Amino acid sequence: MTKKIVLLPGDGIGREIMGSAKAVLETVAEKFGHEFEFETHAIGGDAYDRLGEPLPEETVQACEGADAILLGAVGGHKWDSLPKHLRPEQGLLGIRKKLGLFANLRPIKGFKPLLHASPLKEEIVAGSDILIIRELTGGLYFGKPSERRDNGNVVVDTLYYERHEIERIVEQAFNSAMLRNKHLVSVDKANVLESSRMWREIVDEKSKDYPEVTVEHLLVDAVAMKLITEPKKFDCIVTENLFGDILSDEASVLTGSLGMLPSASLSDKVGLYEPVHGSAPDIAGKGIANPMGMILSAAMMLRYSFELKEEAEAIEQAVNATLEQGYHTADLQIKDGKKVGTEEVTQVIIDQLNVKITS
Ligand SMILES: NC(=O)C1=CN([C@@H]2O[C@H](COP(=O)(O)OP(=O)(O)OC[C@H]3O[C@@H](n4cnc5c(N)ncnc54)[C@H](O)[C@@H]3O)[C@@H](O)[C@H]2O)C=CC1
Ligand SMILES: CC(C)CC(=O)C(=O)O
Ligand SMILES: [Mg+2]
Repeated sequence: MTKKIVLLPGDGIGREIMGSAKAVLETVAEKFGHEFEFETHAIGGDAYDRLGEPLPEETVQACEGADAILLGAVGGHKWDSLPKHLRPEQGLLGIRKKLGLFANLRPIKGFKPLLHASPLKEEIVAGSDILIIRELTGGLYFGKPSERRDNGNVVVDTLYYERHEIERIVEQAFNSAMLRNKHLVSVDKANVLESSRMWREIVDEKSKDYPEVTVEHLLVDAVAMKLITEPKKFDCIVTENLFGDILSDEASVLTGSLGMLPSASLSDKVGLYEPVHGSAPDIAGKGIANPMGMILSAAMMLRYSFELKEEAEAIEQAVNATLEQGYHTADLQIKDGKKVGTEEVTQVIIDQLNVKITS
């Protein structure tokens, strides 16, 4: 059956790397005999420029009718002084909320050829394999009020969670832990925040339903340190929206580049897949963005939304083989590597995919 995939390239390098993911998926479709129908829609600054708002209704409707969604990235200096509701980032937050994408899964697993590409010592990085389960539709990014008062001299942002929102993400995290090494670290700031104390309570309650999973509560500041000093101690990490956002960018250092990390944002009905990084205005338009996080997000889409495990693995192996041959973009520091641009590295991945499938 034809799968309808909505593409939301967005801004900056999002537009450059979306073409890579689409080309890889077209290769998979051809080689494995699937039918993917692609439909491109506007989001972020691009949508504001063309349609006057960062999340047009037609984009929401297309996403609601999709089997899965791929998103590049949003944002850029051009739109930084717009009023809050028109900023590109509101398009992304808006689609997450509208589709109920509460569970953001961010796997951080280094590819072997990149062990020495991390600024961390190889013996620290080797063997690390972490899944961050980030709450995505609540917390500080959505709480109201969020505004300036008293002529701009007072400001408030609100960290708001309802019990059911924490329960469902914690449950998702325990289920993920059951499929992995059954160790769950819940990250909070319970020494200061009331929301974190409720979060801990809920984790402890839920843990009774998962006796095989060992649970540890750690404070976010300590986790920021341990992630890069003892990454192998982590299996699954569950945390609220803001902490998960920050910790996952930090953890990307283990893999050699932020450009390597994929993610899946899931609701009960649909999945949106996007790299962890943003629109990278500093390199946008230069043709040097790393497309691997985007391509690996497409692999996550095949695995989670379409249950195409073999196809997802074929993409992951093609990325690994590309790196093994030394091909990489400028963000990765590979000894004696072959530094190429976005299009060239995408072509090598496609070539590897063809070799893998026909051999
Ligand atoms: N999911 C999304 O759409 C996100 C959007 N943003 C937005 O992106 C814009 C830029 O934010 P930044 O703080 O600069 O974060 P960023 O993630 O765009 O970039 C951080 C650094 O990593 C590099 N980088 C990121 N992805 C890369 C890739 N695929 N290949 C090579 N290098 C890569 C960039 O060149 C930059 O030096 C802002 O407007 C921000 O709001 C930020 C994070 C997530
Ligand atoms: C751009 C923000 C809305 C979010 C972000 O940085 C992220 O989801 O990683
Ligand atoms: Mg982020």
